[in-house]
Amino acid sequence: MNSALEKAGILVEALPYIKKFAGKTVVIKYGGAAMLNDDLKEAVIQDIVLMKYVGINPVIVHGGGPEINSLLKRVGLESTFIQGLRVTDEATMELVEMVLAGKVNKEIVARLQRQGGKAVGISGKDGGLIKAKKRFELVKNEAGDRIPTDIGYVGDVVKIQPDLLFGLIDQGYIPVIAPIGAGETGEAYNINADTAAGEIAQALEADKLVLLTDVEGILRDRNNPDSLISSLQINQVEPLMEEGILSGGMIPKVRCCVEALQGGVGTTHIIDGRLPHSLLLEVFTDQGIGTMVVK
Ligand SMILES: Nc1ncnc2c1ncn2[C@@H]1O[C@H](COP(=O)(O)OP(=O)(O)O)[C@@H](O)[C@H]1O
Ligand SMILES: CC(=O)N[C@@H](CCC(=O)OP(=O)(O)O)C(=O)O
Repeated sequence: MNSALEKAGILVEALPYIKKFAGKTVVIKYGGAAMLNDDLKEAVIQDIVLMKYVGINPVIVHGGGPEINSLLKRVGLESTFIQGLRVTDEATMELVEMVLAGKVNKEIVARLQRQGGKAVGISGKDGGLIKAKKRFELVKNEAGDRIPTDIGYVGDVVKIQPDLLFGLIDQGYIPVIAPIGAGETGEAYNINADTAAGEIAQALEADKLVLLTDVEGILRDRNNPDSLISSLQINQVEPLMEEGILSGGMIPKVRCCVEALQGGVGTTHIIDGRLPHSLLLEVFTDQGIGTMVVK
């Protein structure tokens, strides 16, 4: 086929998806792993701006784990992770907030603006968006019992107050949210960005939640990209966790998809943020990519 026709074919293929999602909300979790280099960052930003221009309402919740790690290293601190969550003492919390609500948030906003999007960067502490409380992670001991374990200033979401987001969306802005929650007395909590994205997707009654990461999707064998599970049902999640197939950072991701689906979000996807324009491929093409977690 001649290449002009091929290009036209690709554009036409997007039409049903543009119609389907016009006016709908898509929450995108943009993680540290998909922020590896400038070209990739620009590709993600272009996809989001394009979505906005065709009438979709993208909402970005971002992570920044690698950036936090590098600042901690520079100041001589190190983190440990329990089930994918950073153990966050007071000094670490201060730096987490600086990196997420400061550097990373403002960089994403600047990139969106540069590509012609209207963006506003906020933290979950702004406008009472994310109310949080201290999380005790359930960790299995040798006897196999799950024991609540103190992991510092890591937060559970108590409530999302989405009014501010609705206001921004109504005014044509793309909200860019750092996953920091505020406790009862205004203290900051570090919330896993996947978890925050899932909760925000529920509060907005989003049609789609897309988690960008640094693998093809959920793999049955982590060393084999061909073992991608392209569709996963909620009831298959626990067995995969028991078998140890899901581990580390993938656990909060999958949990967040399950909760989002149970909370009314239309579809949830874990896709490869290393693949340029993976977001466009997921939203606007017939085949989709990555792993779709469904009810
Ligand atoms: N079954 C699995 N399939 C794919 N990746 C998995 C699986 N289990 C654990 N992982 C790990 O989860 C990681 C993604 O989580 P994380 O590092 O938190 O990503 P991000 O920074 O994008 O949020 C992968 O890089 C991989 O190491
Ligand atoms: C509690 C917890 O682990 N919070 C995360 C928040 C950032 C995040 O989730 O970033 P990625 O999506 O890039 O991994 C952290 O401190 O790394």
